[in-house]
Amino acid sequence: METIELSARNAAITDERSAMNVFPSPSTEKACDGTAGIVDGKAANSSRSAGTISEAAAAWAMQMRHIGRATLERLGVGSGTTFFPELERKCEALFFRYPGGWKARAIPDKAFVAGKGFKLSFWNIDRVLAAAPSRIYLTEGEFDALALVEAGVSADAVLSVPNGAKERAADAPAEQKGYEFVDEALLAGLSGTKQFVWCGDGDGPGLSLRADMVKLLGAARFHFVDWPDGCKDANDLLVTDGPEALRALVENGALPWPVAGLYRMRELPEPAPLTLWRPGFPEWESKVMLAPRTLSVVTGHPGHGKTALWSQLWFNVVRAYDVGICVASFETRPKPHLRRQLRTLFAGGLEKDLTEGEIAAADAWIDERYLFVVHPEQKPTLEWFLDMAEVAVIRHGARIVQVDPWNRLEGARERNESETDYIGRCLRTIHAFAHDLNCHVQVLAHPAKMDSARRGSPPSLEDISGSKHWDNMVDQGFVVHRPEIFDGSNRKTEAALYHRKARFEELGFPCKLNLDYSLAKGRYVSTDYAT
Ligand SMILES: Nc1ncnc2c1ncn2[C@@H]1O[C@H](COP(=O)(O)OP(=O)(O)OP(=O)(O)O)[C@@H](O)[C@H]1O
Repeated sequence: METIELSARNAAITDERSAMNVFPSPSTEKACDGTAGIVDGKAANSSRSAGTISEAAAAWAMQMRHIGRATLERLGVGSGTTFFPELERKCEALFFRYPGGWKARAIPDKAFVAGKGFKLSFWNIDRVLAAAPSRIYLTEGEFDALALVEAGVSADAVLSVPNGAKERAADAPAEQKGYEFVDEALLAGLSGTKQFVWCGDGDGPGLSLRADMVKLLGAARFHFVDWPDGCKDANDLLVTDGPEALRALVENGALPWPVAGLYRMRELPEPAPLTLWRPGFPEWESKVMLAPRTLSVVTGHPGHGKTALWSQLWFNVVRAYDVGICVASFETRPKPHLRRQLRTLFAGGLEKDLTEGEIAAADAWIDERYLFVVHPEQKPTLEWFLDMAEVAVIRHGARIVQVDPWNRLEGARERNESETDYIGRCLRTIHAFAHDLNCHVQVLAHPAKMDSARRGSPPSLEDISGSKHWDNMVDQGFVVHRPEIFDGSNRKTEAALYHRKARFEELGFPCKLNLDYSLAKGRYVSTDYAT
């Protein structure tokens, strides 16, 4: 493909007097099919009648490009002589009409020059805009557009960019790339086109130009042609394989521009099956399952056992599946409280009743599997916490990450960001973290203050302080609730785990699971089934 410099600044511009015979003027538009005309209406010193393509020029086009006189005339191509600065002489040329001017290609030597008034625009744009076809074929040069017409594509449906493909900085803005002509054409009516078929070259500059055109014309309507091996462009295919092959390829073989992010079912990669963890209560069957790559939230009134119950459930998972866990427990201290609970769970007896050996074995087991996140100044931010969690996951293989409670993370709202939006943004980040790092992230969050009528009732996920996103952006939602905390001077130990939301059926389904906290055993037991 010819690559030339023809921007307004650096074009080799020649005065119209040097053109010998050229195109129809706008007033002779009807004669466009075959009648050469005059640049800027001034008489050129050659014939203005049909057939002003010289025998030599027509012979060259046929022999070298397999493009016949009729096609040249159909597209208003003329011939004549003009001065080519690049060749330092006047020579025979084919002239392509552009709005406001012309561009000439020397023959047989290759050189280009543009006439005074030449303005970058698609070649053949006036005809295409007038016809407004639903499908337009775009090429990198006039000869490729001519090749398409020679192959049988409508002359009303071909456009060529004016100056070929050249290396352009990929990140340069459109105005520096000289693409204003594309915007102008879109505004003038090209934007109504249903489909663009890009028939440019497969070389580096051609592919860059194609990528730019995708952006300018829109991926949704963009199709492209992949040339067969050994063939570089439309004119080349016309010469090597003939008009039928060229027409068949561009009309039936154009491929839709691939759009990252939109797929057919069969194109989607098969995901790895969800790893599922049972939380350690066989009587729950599959009502509650936990999984890496998911985000859960737990809420409940203060003191109702969120931390205590979930420490036990995660302990069960850690022990059964031998996975690591990273716990950011900002209110229940790792030492002595969580350690007491974990020692009790591991050894199967209250901490106070354990032997030194049992305690040592429990501590060794805990050390192997648990990591605790403690901020040196008690001012953890989400970003900092996720940094710690990432190390826990990547370096130490943790598969579970727990934040307890959410409101102890320092807020980092942006200016004008509402709390709802902020929490939504945080949850998106956390969800991506869980997904990308193949771990389960769980957030324990307090409910907002509830009105007196509902105060004794279990909260819903929507009651969680700050944002409706606690309900809609998590994969699983739980509530831990105790119907009564005490009865007179007696401590009440009944509790319930509400599985409020499970995004995937593999994770179980919404249900209520009844429990009792055994003070004698230091653990929750299920009360749903008589044992
Ligand atoms: N069902 C229960 N029966 C008796 N005591 C319980 C029960 N559940 C939790 N507790 C005890 O209540 C105290 C508070 O429990 P925990 O810290 O787990 O509650 P929480 O919901 O996480 O509270 P907060 O929202 O204040 O963090 C702990 O001492 C715990 O052992």
